Order: sequence, then C-alpha cells, then structure tokens
Amino acid sequence: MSLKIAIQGIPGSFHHQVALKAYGDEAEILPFNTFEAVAKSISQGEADFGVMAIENSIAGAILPNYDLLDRYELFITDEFYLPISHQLMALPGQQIEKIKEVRSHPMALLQCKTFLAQHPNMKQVDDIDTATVAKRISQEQSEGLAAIASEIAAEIYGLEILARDIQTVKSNFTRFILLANKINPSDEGSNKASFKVTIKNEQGGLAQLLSMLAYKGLDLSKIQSIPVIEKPWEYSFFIDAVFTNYENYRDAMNLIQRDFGDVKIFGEYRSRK
Ligand SMILES: O=C(O)C(=O)C[C@]1(C(=O)O)C=C[C@@H](O)C=C1
Repeated sequence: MSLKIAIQGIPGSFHHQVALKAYGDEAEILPFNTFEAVAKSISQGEADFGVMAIENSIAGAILPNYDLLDRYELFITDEFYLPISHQLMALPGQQIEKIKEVRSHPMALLQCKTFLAQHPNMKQVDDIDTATVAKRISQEQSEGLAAIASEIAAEIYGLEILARDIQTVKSNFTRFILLANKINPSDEGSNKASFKVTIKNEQGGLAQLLSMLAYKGLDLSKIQSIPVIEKPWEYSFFIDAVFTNYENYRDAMNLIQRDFGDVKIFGEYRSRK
C-alpha cells in the first residue's frame, strides 16, 4: 500500500516536487489549500506523513508553520532542502509589457521582490500556491495575467515562460520539514534536533542557555523567537541544533528542563545540509 502524503498545493508546486523526491513516485499525494489543513490531516492520521515549507533562504521563516507544528503536536522525521528557481509565465503568445497582474504564493512573490519592483505595472496578488495559478490561467485562458511558478508547472499547464530565474539571487533554497503524528522510530544516524524552549524572561537567561548548549557541543543552525500568545510580550525559542554526541545532546535537554524552563522536542533526525 502506498504512503499517503499531505501537502499544500497541486502537481507542479514545490511541495509536490518535494513529496515525490522524498517519498517516491508511488506516494499518494493528498493536496490541501492551507498549511493548517495539512497539519490537521497528519495529526488525525488521514495522511501518513506531510511536507511543510518552514524557511526560505531569501524570504526567511514561515512563522505560522512553527505554531502549527506545536499546536497539532506533530513530529519532524526528516528535512529536505530544495533549490528554488522562479519563472514568470503566461498564456503562449502574451507579451511581458501587456501583463497587468501577477499571482503566486506569498513566499514566492517575496523571493522575487527585486524583479517585481522593476515591473510596477504588474499588480501583485497572493494566491494558494504557485502551480494553482498556472493551472487556472490555462483553464480560464486568462490574458494579461501571469503566474510565478516552477518550470515544471509551465510544462504541465502549457504556459510560456516570459522571464526566467526571477528570484532575487540565483542560489535560492527552501527548507521543508517532513512531518508525522508519531515520533521518528529511533534513527541511529540522527545528528540534528528541533526543540522549543520556554524560559522565564530574566536578565541573561537566554545568554546562559546558549552558553550551556555550546558547552554541550550543540551547533545551533537556527533560533526563532515566537510569541507565547496567552502571555503578551513573552516568547518561546524554536531551536534547530546539530550535534556529534547523542549523550551530550540528551544531557543538554535534561539541563534545560532542570535549570531553565520547559523543553518540547519536535524531532531527532539527520541533517541534510
Ligand atoms: O506554492 C508552492 O509551489 C509551494 O510549494 C509553496 C512554497 C512555500 O510555502 O514557501 C514552497 C517553496 C517556495 O519557497 C515557494 C512557495
């Protein structure tokens, strides 16, 4: 029986590409319009796994997805870095000067900010995902409308590329997390963990926490503060850390719980960078 994989988006979207690369062409893809619906599908066990973008090298973190990970009690089983190239596409035969509106996923529009600033005649509109816009343009034969999406989306939906590689810098990556509603069955090769620490707001508290993590040999690849919504102006810290010694990493987790505050571990997996 093939695995059911929840994603936000349709064939041709970047999530769809990651799902096939990570789980194989045999996977059954469950497409959703929102990240929240993806999280719900995984937590209820409808999907075996899910794919969720968490961070892009140009546009930064997708903050609401940290909250979904936490609120739906999901676990990170792996990560995936996809190189992202964006193409401006429209119906065949359209001229770039005649494009009045460009639609895409908000993260994709952000990654093409410099190009879009050079084309002020194009009104920018957020949409569900990159490929959905390409599909709609094709189905409705919309003139004067362009999508920002992948080359694969242009091929699938029969659109013509009007401008290539329009992301602000050529080397552009999105980090995706692979999610399940159960913890990773202990992977001997784990050398990375994602966890949330909620500490009291005391002078030097965060500095001491970071020193302890460094002392225990944890190399932080990301730290993201997220508001604790029940307590205005208090924050949790979502941390990704790489380690070489599993025992030292476990010690660090125990020390956080003993001396600093609450720690919630989202997953231990292999670093793919
Ligand atoms: O719209 C898509 O194709 C997506 O897969 C979404 C998404 C994102 O959520 O960041 C994925 C990768 C790119 O960073 C741009 C958009």
